[in-house]
Formats: sequence, C-alpha cells, structure tokens
Amino acid sequence: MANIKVGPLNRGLFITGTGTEVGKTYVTALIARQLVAEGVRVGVYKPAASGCHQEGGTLVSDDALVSNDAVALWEAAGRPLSLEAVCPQRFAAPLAPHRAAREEGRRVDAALLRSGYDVWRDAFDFVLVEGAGGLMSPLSDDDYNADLAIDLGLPLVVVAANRLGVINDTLQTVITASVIDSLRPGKELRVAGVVLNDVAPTGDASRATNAAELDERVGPPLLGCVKWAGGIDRAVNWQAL
Ligand SMILES: Nc1ncnc2c1ncn2[C@@H]1O[C@H](COP(=O)(O)OP(=O)(O)OP(=O)(O)O)[C@@H](O)[C@H]1O
Ligand SMILES: C[C@H](N)[C@H](N)CCCCCC(=O)O
Ligand SMILES: [Mg+2]
Repeated sequence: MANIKVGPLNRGLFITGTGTEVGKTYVTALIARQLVAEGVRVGVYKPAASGCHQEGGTLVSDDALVSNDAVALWEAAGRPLSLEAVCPQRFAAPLAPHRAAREEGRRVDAALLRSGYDVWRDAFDFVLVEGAGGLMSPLSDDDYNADLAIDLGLPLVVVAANRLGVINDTLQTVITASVIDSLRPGKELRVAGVVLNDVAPTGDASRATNAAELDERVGPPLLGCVKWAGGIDRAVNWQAL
C-alpha cells in the first residue's frame, strides 16, 4: 500500500493585502458567497477592526461600535454565529488597531486575537480571516498581521489593488512572507495566491498589463482578477489552495 501523504488540512485562508483599502473585505465577501453557494459552512473572522462607527447613542463602550468589515463578511457568509464572534475587538479611530485601541485607553488583546478564531475553526467547514491593513501592519502592540497568520496556521491570499505600483507592492508582500523566518525564526508563511482587484471604477494605464506582469513576476499564482462591482473572473477552488 503506497503511503498516502495527507497534507495539513487547509481549513481556511488568511486574507491580507498590499495595504489598506485594497479590497480585502470586498474580495473576502465574494469568496464567502461563492463557498456558501457551494454548500460550504463558512466562518468569517475579523480579529481586530479599527475605523468602526457607533450605532446610535453615545459611545459608552465598544459594544456600541460596529465594524463595516465585520457586517459585510457576516452577511456574505449567511450571518453565522454573531457579529461579536466575527469581530470581538473593535475600535473607533481610523488607525492601526493597536493605536486605535490606545486612543480609547485600551489595548488589543493578543490572546483573544488567537482564541477568537477557535469557535470558527471548530464549528465551520472553512474559515476566512481578514486582516487589518497589510501583512506588516501592526495588529496588537506585539503582533503584525503576519504573526497572527503564522499562529493561525493559515495560507495567505494577497489582495492587490490594480493600479500603478501593484507590481512592487505585491512582490514586497510575497517576498516578505517567503522570508518571514528571518523575522520570526523557524516560522513560515505560505502565499496561496494573489487576487488583483479594481479599487475604483476607472484606473490608470497599468490596468491593461498588471495581470500579465504579476503572472510573470510573482511566484504564487494569480488566482483571479476582480473588476469594479464585479466578481472573480475565473473559477477558484478556495478549499484546495
Ligand atoms: N472590486 C470592487 N468593486 C466595487 N467596490 C469595491 C471593489 N473593491 C473595493 N471596493 C470598495 O472600495 C472600498 C475599500 O475596499 P475594502 O473595504 O474591501 O478594502 P479593505 O482592504 O478591506 O480595507 P481595510 O484595510 O480598511 O480593511 C470599499 O468601499 C469597498 O466596497
Ligand atoms: C483604518 C483602516 N481602514 C484599516 N482598518 C487599518 C489600517 C492600518 C494600517 C497600518 C499601517 O500599515 O500603516
Ligand atoms: Mg476590510
């Protein structure tokens, strides 16, 4: 009997990006809706969100704070569990979460960043985790997004904004992931692929060639391209990445 090598069960993806406002939420919601349509029980997790708004009344605690990202992910996944479970740590200032927390005299709870994933991992077929900002954006006082992705053991999908500069931005992110052991000895991060996303209805001349450039220059596959207000332009088996 050939010894069948069973690889680690890929139970989810960590969605990072070439930065903030590149379409991580938009693309993650597209993936969630596709998986739901395929009958997959999808979990969605936004470990920490900043730039949250308050729902009515005065801001008495972060209970009143709502993350638009969390709402978009929760709706796309069919309203699993609760918004609180989707995003347990919410802050108001449009800053990196650790800074937004400090503005409120609080700290991002590094342990909760990790433990908040458990309920999703244990109860759902596949979990989509959206980071905050890019791979080396701080999450807590002691964590970058990369640190959480390492500890959750999930492969990365890099959402890249389809505009001039995307080649550098994407290569920087992908190369950083590939050499993460130089920052975190003994650790590794795998980039499952890149999604090129139109972040505006119209764009610059580079839009015509960015996909071909990334295909040629970036090691991990270009999984798909997303037009403004569109879907992913090809079939992707997200669970097999
Ligand atoms: N392909 C697209 N079509 C239509 N709207 C888009 C598309 N990509 C992004 N957007 C919109 O652009 C804005 C920024 O996108 P999004 O919120 O997904 O970025 P993000 O990377 O998740 O940002 P953050 O770092 O704050 O989480 C949002 O209003 C989003 O709905
Ligand atoms: C507020 C914003 N929309 C994001 N949620 C947070 C982006 C943090 C970026 C930090 C950095 O890399 O400079
Ligand atoms: Mg987002």
